[in-house]
Amino acid sequence: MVKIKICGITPNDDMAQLAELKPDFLGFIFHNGSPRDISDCVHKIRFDLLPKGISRVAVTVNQPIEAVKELVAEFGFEYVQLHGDETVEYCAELSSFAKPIKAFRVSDVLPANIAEYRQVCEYILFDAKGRKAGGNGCRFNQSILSEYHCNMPFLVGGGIGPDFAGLSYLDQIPMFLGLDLNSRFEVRPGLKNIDSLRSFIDKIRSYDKIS
Ligand SMILES: O=C(O)c1ccccc1NCC(=O)[C@H](O)[C@H](O)COP(=O)(O)O
Repeated sequence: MVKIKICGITPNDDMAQLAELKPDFLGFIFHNGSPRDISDCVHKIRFDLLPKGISRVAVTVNQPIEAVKELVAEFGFEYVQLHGDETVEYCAELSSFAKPIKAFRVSDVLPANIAEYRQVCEYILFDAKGRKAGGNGCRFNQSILSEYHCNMPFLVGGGIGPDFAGLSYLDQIPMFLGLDLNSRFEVRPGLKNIDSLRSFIDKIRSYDKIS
C-alpha cells in the first residue's frame, strides 16, 4: 500500500479533519523562515486529536541533537526528518531516541552517499532541490529513481500536486514507500486544502485497490 505523508501542518489546520483522511504520517516543521514553522506555536497543535495509527514527524534542519531530543520527548514524535547537512553520525545518535528520515534534495542525479545512511535511517525522502530547505513546490527528475538500488525504503516529495500522474512508475521501483504532500495542497502557505487532499488521497487509495 502506498503510504501518505502530509507535511507542514500548522495550528491553522483542523487536526480532526486531517485525521479523517487517515494519512500514515503528519509532518511538523521546526525551521525558522518557513511559512509552516511551528517552533513558536507547537503548544497550539492538537496532537491529542491524532489517532495512534498516524505517525508524527518532526522536520528539522541542522538542529543541535539535544534540541531535537527535547522536541521528541515533549511532543511524542516517532520520526525526525532531516533537511540539512546531517551526517551519518548525527543520524546514528538520533536513532537512539527517534526514527530518522534523511531528506536528500535532488534534481537530475542521485547522491553518491545515500548507502552510507542505510544502517542508521528508517527511511529516506527524495525532495526537489530548490531555493529553500524544503517546501519548494517544484519537482525533480523522477526518472533517476530507477537507478536507486539501496535497501532502504524511500518517500517521494517535491511538487507533488493534485495533477500528479507518476504513481504507476514509482510503484514499480522496489523500495518505493509513498508520497509526501505539502505546498501543492494548500489554500495558502501554512493552511492545507482539505478537499484537495481528500480527493487526491481517495485517488491513491483506489489505485491501491486495483493494483
Ligand atoms: O515545508 C517547508 O516549509 C519546509 C521547510 C524547511 C524544511 C523542510 C520543509 N518541508 C519538508 C517536506 O517534507 C516537504 O513536504 C517537502 O519539502 C516537499 O514540499 P513541496 O515541494 O512543497 O511538496
